[in-house]
Amino acid sequence: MNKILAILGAGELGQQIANFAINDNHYSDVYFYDDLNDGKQIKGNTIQLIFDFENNLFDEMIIGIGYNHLKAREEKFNFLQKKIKFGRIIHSTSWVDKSATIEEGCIVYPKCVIDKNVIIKHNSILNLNCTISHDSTIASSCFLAPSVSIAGFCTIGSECFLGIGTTIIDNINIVDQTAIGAGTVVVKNIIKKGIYVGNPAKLIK
Ligand SMILES: CC(=O)SCCNC(=O)CCNC(=O)[C@H](O)C(C)(C)COP(=O)(O)OP(=O)(O)OC[C@H]1O[C@@H](n2cnc3c(N)ncnc32)[C@H](O)[C@@H]1OP(=O)(O)O
Repeated sequence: MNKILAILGAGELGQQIANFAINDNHYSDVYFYDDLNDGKQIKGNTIQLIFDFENNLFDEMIIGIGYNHLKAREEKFNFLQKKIKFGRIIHSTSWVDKSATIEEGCIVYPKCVIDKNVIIKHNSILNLNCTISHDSTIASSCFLAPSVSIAGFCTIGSECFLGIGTTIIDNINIVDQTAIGAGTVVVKNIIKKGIYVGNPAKLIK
């Protein structure tokens, strides 16, 4: 694979994405860009990123902004999507049904299972070992921590964070910009955005 990936965000998440990009053979090289840091390995900020793409220095980009800043993750995507080609990394150990759709800018970590008719909208991240069952949709710029399990016919709104081990039963809808704590079990629709924890899930903030 002779393609170069640019990652916007050189922090821990960006480093993880770079690791999969290279070691799972999706790209031959990675360049980092960051608006907040200017360390040695960083080529520049968002303006430089656009300039370098226009000058063919790299092929595709992915955003390395993590779960504490999902709104910023979505805003950056919307700003850049018409200017730069976005890539997509699905780790080779994950299984994706042929009928599933995974849009641009998404990262699917190792050992995920994505079943029939699932839609993962742009710019979302599925960490290790997530299971998304048939006919469920994850909207844009979501972050699923390791081992999230979502049953069939669920819809997760945009910019949601689902903590490690979240379990969501079938036919559940979750409103945009909701955070779900580690180990939470969601058994009813969530219609008010906020932070939910426990079994069954309850609003805490
Ligand atoms: C690869 C990776 O590492 S990806 C990242 C993986 N990390 C995670 O999944 C972490 C998910 N985060 C959490 O679960 C956090 O506790 C959050 C986001 C739900 C809440 O964090 P905060 O807003 O800081 O809440 P805070 O710690 O003040 O807790 C508030 C109350 O909720 C309780 N609480 C917090 N999280 C949980 C939880 N997951 N389950 C049950 N109760 C919880 C606390 O005990 C506390 O209760 P109290 O008021 O009776 O003392």
